[in-house]
Amino acid sequence: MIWGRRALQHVKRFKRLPFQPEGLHRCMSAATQNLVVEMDGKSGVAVVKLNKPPVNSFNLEFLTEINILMEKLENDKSCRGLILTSNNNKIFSGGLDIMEMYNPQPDRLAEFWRTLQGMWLSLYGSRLATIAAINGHSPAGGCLTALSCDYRIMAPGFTIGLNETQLGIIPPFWFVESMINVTGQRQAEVCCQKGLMMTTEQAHSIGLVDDVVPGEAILERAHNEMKNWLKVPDFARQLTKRQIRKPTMDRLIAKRDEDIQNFVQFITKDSVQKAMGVYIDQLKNKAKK
Ligand SMILES: CCCCC/C=C/CCCC/C=C/C(=O)SCCNC(=O)CCNC(=O)[C@H](O)C(C)(C)COP(=O)(O)OP(=O)(O)OC[C@H]1O[C@@H](n2cnc3c(N)ncnc32)[C@H](O)[C@@H]1OP(=O)(O)O
Repeated sequence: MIWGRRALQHVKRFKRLPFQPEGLHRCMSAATQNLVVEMDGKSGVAVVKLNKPPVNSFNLEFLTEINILMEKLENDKSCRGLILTSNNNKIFSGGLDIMEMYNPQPDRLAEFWRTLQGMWLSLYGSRLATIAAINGHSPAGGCLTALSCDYRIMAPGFTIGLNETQLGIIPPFWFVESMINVTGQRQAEVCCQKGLMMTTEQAHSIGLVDDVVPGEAILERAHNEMKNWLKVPDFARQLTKRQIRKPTMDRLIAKRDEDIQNFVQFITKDSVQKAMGVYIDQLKNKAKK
């Protein structure tokens, strides 16, 4: 993983925090600044709850925190599975922090995007069995995070989708490929071009979500499903996953710098900044009502 200077500063700070999953046994919980982690040493399953109010939006620091945790879990031989959910029972994740993209400093903007790429690469390519327990709304970057897992369970009454085009932005190719790989080409064409935010039931009907379970039962269902995934020998499951996901990951690895340049160039355009300003005003005004 390639880290920027600012992210490395954050890593040093984070390393002093108490969470150390290696060698943990039985149930242990730990919290970093924006993540609640419950590690069951017996089953080897870590439950990670996104816990960054108000909407679990991903800024540079939060993404860095997630990347560090992923690295720790990957290196912890006792950990076999990861259930990703939210500590907020209404919002899984509001996606990327829009404030990172408004009036940005180009260096930080580039670092932000590289760190997001890093998060996607580590979650999409994780050796762990990964289940998203989507217990709230999940637009854009929230949807990408869920798409990066092996299995998705969603509570009814919420919405999910790659809605970038609705905001006048273009979902990068690795967002779109993540959707294609889950729903198939035709469904991905429709929902990515139209920027559809789908209800839980609509997402289930196109295969974006594998299972629909009431919010209060979602974690229990995720643990039961995890047992099925962990019945398969890890090595066989991991290599099969790698075989299937490697071409998509390799495309981003080969174009990582180009993808960052495209992103920075696009976001810093006057027209995009203007549209972003209008969108932020709408969000803030809606929140005030
Ligand atoms: C070929 C060239 C390619 C170039 C590449 C270019 C590409 C760019 C790609 C970029 C990809 C972008 C991905 C993204 O993820 S963009 C973010 C998209 N997310 C959204 O649009 C979500 C917006 N938020 C909502 O829809 C709702 O807030 C909600 C998440 C459904 C929650 O609703 P509710 O519970 O009613 O809460 P509020 O709306 O009242 O919001 C509470 C406060 O949170 C702030 N907020 C909400 N979302 C975000 C966000 N994403 N980032 C930062 N802040 C957010 C909101 O403003 C409220 O703040 P306030 O209390 O201070 O007013």
